[in-house]
Amino acid sequence: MSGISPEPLLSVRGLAKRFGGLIATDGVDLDVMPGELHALIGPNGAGKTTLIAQLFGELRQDAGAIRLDGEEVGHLATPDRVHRGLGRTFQITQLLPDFTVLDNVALAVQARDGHSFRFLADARRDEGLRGRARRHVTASGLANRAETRVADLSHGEQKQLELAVALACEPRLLLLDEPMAGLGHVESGQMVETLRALKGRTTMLLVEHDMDAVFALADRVSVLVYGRIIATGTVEEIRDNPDVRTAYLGEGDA
Ligand SMILES: Nc1ncnc2c1ncn2[C@@H]1O[C@H](COP(=O)(O)OP(=O)(O)OP(=O)(O)O)[C@@H](O)[C@H]1O
Repeated sequence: MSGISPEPLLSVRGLAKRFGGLIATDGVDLDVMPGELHALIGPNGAGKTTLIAQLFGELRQDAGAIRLDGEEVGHLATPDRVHRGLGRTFQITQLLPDFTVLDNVALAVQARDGHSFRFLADARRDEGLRGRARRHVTASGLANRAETRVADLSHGEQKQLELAVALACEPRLLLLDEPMAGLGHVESGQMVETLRALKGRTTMLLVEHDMDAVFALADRVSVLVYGRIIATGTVEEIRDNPDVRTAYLGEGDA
C-alpha cells in the first residue's frame, strides 16, 4: 500500500461569519473525506445552520476558504456549487402535492439534466429518466410509496422524499440539515436505516441533534461550540472527549 491518505472532498479553512456583533462561525476548519458520513453536532446556536448555509452559498462568508475536491468554491453562487457536486436537502414546498412521489423525483432528475422548463408529460414518458428517478426513490426508502401522491405521505415519508429529491441532483457531497427533525421514534429509525444504506455511495455531512442517530451513523464527528470546532474524531473519541462532555453534552445529557 502507498500509505498516502486521500485528499478531502470538502476542505474548509478559517470560515467565519459575523451578524453585527455576534460571531456565528469563528474560524471553522473542517475536512470531509471521500465516502465518509461526517456528523456536525453542537448545542443550539453553535453555528451549524450558518455553516451549512455558507457551504451551500446561501450566506457569503466574511473570511475563509471552501474547497470542493481541491477547487475553491467559496466565491461561487449556489447553482455553480451544485454544478460542481454539492447538494442539500430542502423542505418540499416546491413539489407538486397532487402528483406521485415518482413523478416529482422524475421532475427533479429532469431539472438536474438542465431543463429549465419542466414538462411533466415528458418526465412521465421518458423511461430512462423514470428509471433513474426510481433508483433515487428506492435509495430513499420509498420504493413502496413511488405511486403515492405527495399529499398523502406521512411526515417521515416527506423527509425521505426530500432526500430523494436531493439525490436526484447526484451530489458528490450531500449536506443534510436535521433530517430527523420532528420525526417520531419509528420514523427516525427508518431514516437512520436509509442513511446507513446510502453510506459509501454518497459522501455526507450530517447536522443532527438526535445523538442516537449520530452515534449510529457517523464515521467521524466534529463538534461545533460558539462557532468553533472544538473536536473531531470517531464516535468513541468524541464520546470520551472531556472537552466535548463539558462544553456540549453537559451533565445529565452525556
Ligand atoms: N440571519 C441572522 N441574523 C442574526 N443572527 C443570526 C442569523 N442567523 C443566525 N444568527 C445567530 O447566529 C448564531 C448561530 O446560529 P445558527 O442557527 O447557525 O446555530 P445552530 O447551531 O444551527 O443552532 P440550532 O441547533 O438551534 O439550529 C445564533 O446566535 C443565531 O441567533
